Amino acid sequence: QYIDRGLSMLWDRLFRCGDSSMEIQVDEKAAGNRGLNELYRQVGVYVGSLRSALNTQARLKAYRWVDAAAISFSLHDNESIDDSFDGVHVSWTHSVMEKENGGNNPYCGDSAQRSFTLRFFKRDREIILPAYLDHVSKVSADIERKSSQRFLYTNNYGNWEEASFSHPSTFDSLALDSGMAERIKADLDAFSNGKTFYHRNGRAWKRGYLLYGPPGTGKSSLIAAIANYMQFDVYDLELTKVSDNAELKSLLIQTSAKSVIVVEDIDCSVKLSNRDEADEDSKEGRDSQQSSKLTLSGLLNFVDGLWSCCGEERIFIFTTNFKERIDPALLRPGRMDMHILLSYCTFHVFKKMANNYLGIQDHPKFLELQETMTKSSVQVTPAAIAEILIRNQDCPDVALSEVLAAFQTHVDNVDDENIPTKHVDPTVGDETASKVSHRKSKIPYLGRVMPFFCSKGKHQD
Ligand SMILES: Nc1ncnc2c1ncn2[C@@H]1O[C@H](COP(=O)(O)OP(=O)(O)OP(=O)(O)O)[C@@H](O)[C@H]1O
Ligand SMILES: [Mg+2]
Repeated sequence: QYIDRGLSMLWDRLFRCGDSSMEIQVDEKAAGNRGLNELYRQVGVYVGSLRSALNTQARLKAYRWVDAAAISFSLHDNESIDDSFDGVHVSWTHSVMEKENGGNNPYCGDSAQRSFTLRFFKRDREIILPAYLDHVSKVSADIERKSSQRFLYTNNYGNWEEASFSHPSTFDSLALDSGMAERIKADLDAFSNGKTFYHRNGRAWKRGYLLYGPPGTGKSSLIAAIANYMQFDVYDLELTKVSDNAELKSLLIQTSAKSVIVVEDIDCSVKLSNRDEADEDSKEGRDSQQSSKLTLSGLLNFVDGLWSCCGEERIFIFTTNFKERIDPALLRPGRMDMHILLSYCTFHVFKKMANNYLGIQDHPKFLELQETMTKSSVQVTPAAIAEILIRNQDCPDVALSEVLAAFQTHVDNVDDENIPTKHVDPTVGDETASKVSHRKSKIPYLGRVMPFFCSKGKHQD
């Protein structure tokens, strides 16, 4: 204790230049037998994560928890470490003192009294309290979330069933059109840092993405990449298992903050009567029947109603193979803020896949492949390309020949009217631009097995 005080005075002399310092003590155990102090634990995590810890003279302790990818550090007993926040200098000391009589008492349990002491200049107290302490809590919560197990939930009779979520898809493993990954990541970053902005503007802190495009173009993989990027849990909502609007609301209330709520194949999940039909029904006195069903109004409220903001920082993602089949009310900004087209394989996408799967950045066959892909009347999904590349991963020459052959099937039948056009989605400007327009397959639900290759001429909208 005396050493601690002495250090504190020395610290004052060195840095204070006449200004007096303040101390805040964060004890491990809250006063009055209230149990463990959450802030103490958070400070421990925060202090262990400080970059300055690696350059400091202070002694650290190192841990690797079971299944954890990274090593974590903590400050050794009675050591100090400096930090700065918003231009303000602070220091933390971890004090561990043996309790009097505690050490000899076998019934006393833990004999040490632990605390962190925060020191700063009095003149900086407006910045430290509470902004810096809030910052400490937030950073430590983020660190714990990133290092902890994440979950994938699916609904079953009104409850969420959980499984561990460990999908390996990331923005690096995905092959997307030029600039698309950067635009999506920038949007996610802005969302993640936008708490004050959303609240100041009276908006619920949530964001909606519509992913649309043919089967096998990476929609589900992109959902996993988004969840991994944000370190969020995923709630996979199966609408066919939701019996009515009340159940939908109850499921929504059970979801946690910092999560992605997904509805896949929204166009074919259930037949949702639209709002006009619902109004007609209520005029005709069929209210009770209506309230016992899942309706479009129910879904609209789920995404953007009063209850949709009951948990903060949430991302809604809907996917579809047929955007035009979705009610425009569901697609408006505020519900689906960004519409992202995932389409057939372009040369840019192919190059990324060749790099990921075969480890090649260039190859003599690339020029021919680029020309063929541009001129070809055949559209090939990234899933089909992935399958060829995986099958021939040890033999790049064969892989590239097979990819070439896949695009060459109808190359002679190019009809000028069917040359791919640039797709621009008005809701997001150039956001979803793709060199190939999304052409609807006429046999959509054989998608997973069959239309890996489809002729541009044969599958016009
Ligand atoms: N853009 C892509 N980049 C890398 N791999 C991809 C891409 N698109 C598809 N794949 C691969 O193809 C497989 C199928 O992709 P995914 O399930 O994401 O497609 P989808 O668009 O969700 O299809 P569906 O509409 O049938 O659900 C995955 O294993 C994935 O690895
Ligand atoms: Mg999918």
